Amino acid sequence: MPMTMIEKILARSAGLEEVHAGDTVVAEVDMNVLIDLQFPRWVTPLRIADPERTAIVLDHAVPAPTIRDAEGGPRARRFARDFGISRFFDVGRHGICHQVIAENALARPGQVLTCTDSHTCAAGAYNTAARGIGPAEVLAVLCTGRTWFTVGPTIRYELVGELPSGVGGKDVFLHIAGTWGDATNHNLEFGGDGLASVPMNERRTIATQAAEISADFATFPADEVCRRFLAEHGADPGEYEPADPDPGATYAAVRTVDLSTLEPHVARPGSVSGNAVPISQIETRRLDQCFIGSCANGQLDDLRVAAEILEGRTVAEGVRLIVTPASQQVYRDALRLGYLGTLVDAGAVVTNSTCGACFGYHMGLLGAGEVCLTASTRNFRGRMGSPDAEIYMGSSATVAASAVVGRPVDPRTLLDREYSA
Ligand SMILES: CC(C)[C@H](C(=O)O)[C@@H](O)C(=O)O
Ligand code: SF4
Repeated sequence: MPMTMIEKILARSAGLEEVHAGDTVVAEVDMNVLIDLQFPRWVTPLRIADPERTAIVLDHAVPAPTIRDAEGGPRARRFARDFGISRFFDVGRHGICHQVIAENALARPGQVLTCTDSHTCAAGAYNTAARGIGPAEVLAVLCTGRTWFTVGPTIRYELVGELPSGVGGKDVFLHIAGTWGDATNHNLEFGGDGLASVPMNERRTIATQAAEISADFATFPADEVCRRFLAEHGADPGEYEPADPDPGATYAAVRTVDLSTLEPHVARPGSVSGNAVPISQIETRRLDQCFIGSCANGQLDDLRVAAEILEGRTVAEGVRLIVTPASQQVYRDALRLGYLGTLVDAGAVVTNSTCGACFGYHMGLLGAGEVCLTASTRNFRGRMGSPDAEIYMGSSATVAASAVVGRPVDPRTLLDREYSA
């Protein structure tokens, strides 16, 4: 029977001819990623299956904002040393794990990647079966090199048309979430002629955000754009085997997204599912904080578009614009390219690369009654600080433009001086 993209990857990793929705499979894991938050409560195993298939990334709480976090660092360092784990991304070499995975081509087409973090589905942008699993299960993968998955039904998104300027992956995702709502325990498969106009950073934003509609895996094909990205990041085509869906595979639904008609989208506070609308329909709100960062939208292109918008402009009075590069590498590149200078000159606060404000842990929490527009991943109540703050979500372009105006605006009004709303 024909298989979807994810069914094919899981069949191969489980050593089976065929895998279909409803099956439970035991898969070989090609890369297992550990993050800093695990280490303060860490149980050290006696042996691990393969240090070469293990990576450790310090990301959520770096440099340590609390004593408890500070205790995790030495444990992680000892663990990496004792077990000979060379892929150890310590403070200074660090970044948000999903960004580090991308920069180091740790996720490859046709392979399986696990990590405790719920946004591990981000690596689906590279045709990888990538999923967040619990810390106990990550420990099991560490010891055995395997894990199990129950295969969900697949929803296919057929992308047609070209992505217009000023509209990005966040807008595609918010359109999907706003139109169709949750995809609980379903796998998302992206394809179609329109995909060629969607660059890798935007694909990763879409794959990352799949967690927000409760999807399991979200995978893209390893097309020319993807293979070029991987080669630039050190993965030769001979080292992986891409998985394409079979013609006639069974889908729970096939949904068409016409990229050419999309406008920037914003999700209202509380959730993204059924709660995101084109920006022209969003109410005017005075903003207290604007945030550009996270594994979804703290990439170099996010900082580039923000700098493009903020060049020669200033952040509105009373608004805090916080920008957090997703990794040290993004930080260095943005510094070299002059983006950080432009952002700081405009009045933004550029922080160290970390998860930070995205999960309301450090580097810019919200107070009661405040209104935030964020380009990060989640907007549920209490996510970024006080449960009495309200969080809107949009693209980095939307956030940067809105920081200048002080309320949510269509970024095309500032990006393109010809454009009028
Ligand atoms: C704290 C952490 C493990 C969590 C996750 O799993 O996603 C975080 O990254 C988040 O985005 O809420
Ligand atoms: S940036 Fe935010 S969503 Fe991404 S891993 Fe960190 S806390 Fe989670």
